[in-house]
Amino acid sequence: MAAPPARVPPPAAFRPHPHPLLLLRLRPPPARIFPACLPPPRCLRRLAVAAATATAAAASVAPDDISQLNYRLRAIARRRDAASAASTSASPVDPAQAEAYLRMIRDQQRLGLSQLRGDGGAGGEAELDADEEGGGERARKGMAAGSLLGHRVDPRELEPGEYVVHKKVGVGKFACISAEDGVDYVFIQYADAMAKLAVDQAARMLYRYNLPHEKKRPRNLSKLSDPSTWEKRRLKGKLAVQKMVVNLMELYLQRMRQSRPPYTKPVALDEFAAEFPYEPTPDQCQAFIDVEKDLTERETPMDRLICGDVGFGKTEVAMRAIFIVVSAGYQAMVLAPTVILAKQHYDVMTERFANYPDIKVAMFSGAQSKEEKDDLITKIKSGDLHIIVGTHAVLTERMAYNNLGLLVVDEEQKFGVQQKEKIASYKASIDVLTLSATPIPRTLYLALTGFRDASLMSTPPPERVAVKTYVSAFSKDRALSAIKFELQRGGQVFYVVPRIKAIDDVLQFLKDSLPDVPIAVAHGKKMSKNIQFAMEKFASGEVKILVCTHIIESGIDIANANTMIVQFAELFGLAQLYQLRGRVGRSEREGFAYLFYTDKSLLSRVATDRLGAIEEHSELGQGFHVAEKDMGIRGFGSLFGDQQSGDVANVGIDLFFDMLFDSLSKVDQFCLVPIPYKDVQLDINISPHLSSEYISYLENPVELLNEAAKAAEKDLWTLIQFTEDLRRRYGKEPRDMELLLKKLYVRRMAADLGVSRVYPSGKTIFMKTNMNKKVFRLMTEAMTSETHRNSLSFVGKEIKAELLVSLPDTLLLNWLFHCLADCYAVIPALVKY
Ligand SMILES: Nc1ncnc2c1ncn2[C@@H]1O[C@H](COP(=O)(O)OP(=O)(O)OP(=O)(O)O)[C@@H](O)[C@H]1O
Repeated sequence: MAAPPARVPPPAAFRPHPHPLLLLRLRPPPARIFPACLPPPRCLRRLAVAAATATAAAASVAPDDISQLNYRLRAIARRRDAASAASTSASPVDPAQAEAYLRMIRDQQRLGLSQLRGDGGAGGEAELDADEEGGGERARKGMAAGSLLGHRVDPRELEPGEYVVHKKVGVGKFACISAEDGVDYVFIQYADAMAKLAVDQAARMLYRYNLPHEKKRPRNLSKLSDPSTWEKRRLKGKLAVQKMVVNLMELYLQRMRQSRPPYTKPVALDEFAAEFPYEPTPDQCQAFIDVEKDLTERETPMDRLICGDVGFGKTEVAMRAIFIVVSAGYQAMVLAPTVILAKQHYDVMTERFANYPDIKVAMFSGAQSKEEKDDLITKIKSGDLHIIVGTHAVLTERMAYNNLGLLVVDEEQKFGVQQKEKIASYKASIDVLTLSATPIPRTLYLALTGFRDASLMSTPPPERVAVKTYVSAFSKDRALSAIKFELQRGGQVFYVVPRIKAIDDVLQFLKDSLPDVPIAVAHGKKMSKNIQFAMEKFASGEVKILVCTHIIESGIDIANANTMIVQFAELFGLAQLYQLRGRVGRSEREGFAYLFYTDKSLLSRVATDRLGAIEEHSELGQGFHVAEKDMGIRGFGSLFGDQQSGDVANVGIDLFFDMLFDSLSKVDQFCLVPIPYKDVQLDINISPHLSSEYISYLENPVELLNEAAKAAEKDLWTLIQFTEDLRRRYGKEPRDMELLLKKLYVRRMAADLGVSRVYPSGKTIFMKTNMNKKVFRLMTEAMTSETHRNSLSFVGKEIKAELLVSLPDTLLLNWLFHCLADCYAVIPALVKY
């Protein structure tokens, strides 16, 4: 907008008032045309009076709708940018960028899928289709239920009493399979009747009804006579999945918009690599390549997940990344969830970088004194320290880096919400490498390859021997003989219990039985200094038995400790047991894990299954199968951020995963193709006439109106900018001008929502659109105004809005403005591109 030339100051009434956003932030928008700080000009006061005396419906419409919408959209853009750690840009996704991104996703997915099928071919989308149609397709192609790509269950594997989900009917209990006239039928008990299904049909429709976290919840059986209740539940689950996929893509895309110059490959990298004392595993090699490419070839900051089974050597991958970044003169921060782990990383890194005296490693944790910390902060700030290893204490506001380039996060899921937010905020500007020992199910990983940069490490180092796992009822004799065996071969023992209060008894029992053996204790309630002290003594070999809680679950790497006793093993989760067991057998020496439960007769079915699973999966690299078994819910959480247990519980994990794969394969259906602004036909008869007073007050009214039209034609952000500038210069516009602006907004939003024609007919407003039903459902589900949501339906190629009464044109325009604003605001940027 052209700046008005210098002239006599306008009458006070027209003087620009503070920025509308500022006003909104200070208090809720006033239900009047003018902000309280300014009296309306006399000429406009009449309009205000007219507005105030308008119909009740009109009065209920806040006059400053436009600022509210502008504010809402800007806030959404800011939140999105913060979440995706993007810059301050509020601009929507660029269509060309989005298209390129979608193409990339499709290609990567196709690759992942063909890998999954092991056929090396392309075109896997039909197989991914887990919806009704896709299910039939897959069955025809002979893919077994419960095969790699699906989570359906073969009814013959079910046991009587098991909860199952039938896609169309809901939750029931499997009763039996019985033959009638030579045909096998599956019988499922529902709340009101017994259902009978041919086995083949059941194989296409049935899932186990597993819940996240193995939590016990009342499982209400569905009613055969009332399919609508289940349908609603299923739809809710499906929408949750779709929202998740869209949000995930959007985050990814936003991140791809960041850029930084690629790092130069350090000349000494090969030398550094050659100093690694082992032969890297094939997966390690691939991860090195992935990370090196991210850093030295890409222009977007790295955000890679290194997902590896316990003890498979993720740390070395991180150290190579650190080497590249630090060699370029940047600093690296390594974040570990516990002091013990931070200390271990510190020791490993100090040793690994020992040949490079210019690279200085430091440890920073809450256990240090204030003086120590202050001193470290000064050195970090001045750039004297290069690798800073620490716990969440490193995230303190006081921390200031000289030139931070890389963040390595170990076990991100173990950090709290606020810390995770802080970590996310780093992603704006620096490269991030996340290490996770929680394996995600392979299927999920591959299906997600297009969405998240991840390197999977599923090959064990060559000398590794599987940990021998024994599950039995607790016996002091068995525990003692296992401990003695380990001590006799010069090794050390972890003795793990689930609760701190059990530690004293164990300690007493061990001291009584092995009076000369040095024992230490580590648990989360101990001061971190004491834990560190105990761990150091254990790591150095001075202490032979460490009695502890699951605090040692992640990352601890003590080559000489190769026997683990877990008492009250029934109280640990499957993934937790897997992680714990991973603490032993981490060198070439054989490891032993004794999982003792208290009393078999008291074991729940779930606990029995869990212990059975851990015993069964004791081969090396079984983490991925365990994760499948555990439904990888924790790994799933680490991929998607906060867990959606509620949504998952609606339909059970297995069906949720199938819906997820389905959604992933159809990402490009979540797009809304905007139509050209000029093609939007708005059949509402409003042509506001601006008052001569307002026109004469405006500097160059014709040009201004043209600018308004052009801004609307360009995009919504330009229109927002235009209105804000207008108000900044001339104050809040009178009602007629507001109507004119609203008309522009309505047309602009309609164009963005793919609406080509808006026409009222009696109490109904029809909006002809190219939007598909999926996007419509996603949108209406997210709408904040229940009134608008309930009035909308999708019929054929039209969105229909049913009003209670037929409205005059001005009110109709207001209604449309509000409704489209709500629609527009809730649709994620990627869908809108
Ligand atoms: N290729 C290899 N061959 C032999 N040993 C290796 C190899 N790579 C790493 N190691 C050793 O294996 C042990 C475990 O490695 P590391 O601590 O990196 O595992 P991790 O993947 O981080 O495990 P966790 O998830 O349990 O923390 C270390 O002692 C490491 O030196």
